[in-house]
Amino acid sequence: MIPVLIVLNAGSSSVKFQVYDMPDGTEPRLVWKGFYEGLGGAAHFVVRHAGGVDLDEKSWAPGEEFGHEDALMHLVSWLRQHQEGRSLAAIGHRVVHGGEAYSSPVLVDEAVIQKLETLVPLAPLHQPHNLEPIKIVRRRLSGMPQVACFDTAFHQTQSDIASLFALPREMRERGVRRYGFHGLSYNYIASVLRDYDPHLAEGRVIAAHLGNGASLCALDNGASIATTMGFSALDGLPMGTRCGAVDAGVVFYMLREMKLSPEEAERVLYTKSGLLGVSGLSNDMRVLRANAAANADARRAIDLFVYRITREIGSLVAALGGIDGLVFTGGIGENDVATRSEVIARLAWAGFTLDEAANRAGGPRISSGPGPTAWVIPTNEELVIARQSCSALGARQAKLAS
Ligand SMILES: Nc1ncnc2c1ncn2[C@@H]1O[C@H](COP(=O)(O)OP(=O)(O)O)[C@@H](O)[C@H]1O
Ligand SMILES: CC(=O)OP(=O)(O)O
Ligand SMILES: [Mg+2]
Repeated sequence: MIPVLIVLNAGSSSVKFQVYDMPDGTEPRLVWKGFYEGLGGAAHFVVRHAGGVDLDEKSWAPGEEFGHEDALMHLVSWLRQHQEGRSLAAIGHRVVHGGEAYSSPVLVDEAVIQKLETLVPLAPLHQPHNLEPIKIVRRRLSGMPQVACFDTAFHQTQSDIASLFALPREMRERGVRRYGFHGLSYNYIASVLRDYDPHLAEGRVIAAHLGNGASLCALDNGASIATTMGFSALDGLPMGTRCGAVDAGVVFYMLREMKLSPEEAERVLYTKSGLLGVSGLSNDMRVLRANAAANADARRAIDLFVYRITREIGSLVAALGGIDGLVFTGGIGENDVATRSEVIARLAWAGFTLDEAANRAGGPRISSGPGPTAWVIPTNEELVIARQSCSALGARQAKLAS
């Protein structure tokens, strides 16, 4: 029997999953990938072979109760029916916030769950949904090993100064500091830089994870030295529905003068801002691009997004002391030709020259000339979770054997 690992990336109404073979001591091998979407509404399940060919799908009627727990149990029973010669050995999870406590993947037990629950207020859009399947598995598949892999962990290489807010010392001692997110994605990008250009792996690189959430990370010799997200996943760039960095004074004005409750203010900053808030139209870049010519607010939202990205790149170039390469990834970074060309046009000062044909073709290299290089590299957060889970499980195995 080949042991297999399920990798889960759970959101509020969707669960993305991948299934990996875990042959002893080698790289985990992707077998199937898929998702459940519309959980709690009209749920839909799709699973594909590793190569992308559709394998199975199922839809549930809008009235039918089908939530996260139903999805997980459906996946486990789907696996049992299809996993000839394989047996489910463990589940690896994306967990957005690991806080101060976790700087590497961890095997989940009750104490770990309790600790991670305390971080829900720091990532209200993600953490509760990440923890839900972990708790369901403990309840329904008792004894199944689970590994939590954190978005924050990759940024533990940042210096004390890079992670410090200019707040009173006791705040820092209570964990109020910059953590940074999208670390599973940046870990993947750092792990493949050498395949694209050996010079980049050792160089000064800015990776731009531009998806529904968006951030930038400064990589020096493959390690994170600075990033745009901070204490929560609200900081830095404007995102689909999140505001990115705002003057903290705005929050007090909302509470005191505009009489919003803390919950209302939080909802505005997390779910009504960013591309959606500025455009009044959509959080989805595809919709904004389709409407930008006719709709001035859609254009403004895009312009602000690009402007903020290039300003923050300037800040990270300063942190790195120069730049050798820029990598675009995430749903927007991998697919939106225009965002890439608009960003690079604003970076001419840093020596970037766009290769328009390569950009239209999706890269991988989208720059020309002697200056720093620009790239499109599709991310693979799930593979990093699989790798980290295998190594955490291997360490557990070794401990049990000794
Ligand atoms: N073909 C495309 N062109 C432009 N933008 C796209 C395209 N496909 C996806 N996007 C953008 O990517 C976003 C999703 O990014 P993704 O990284 O998949 O998000 P998530 O954070 O949910 O993992 C969408 O909301 C949309 O703005
Ligand atoms: C941390 C974060 O913003 O994640 P996502 O991009 O998946 O929303
Ligand atoms: Mg994402």
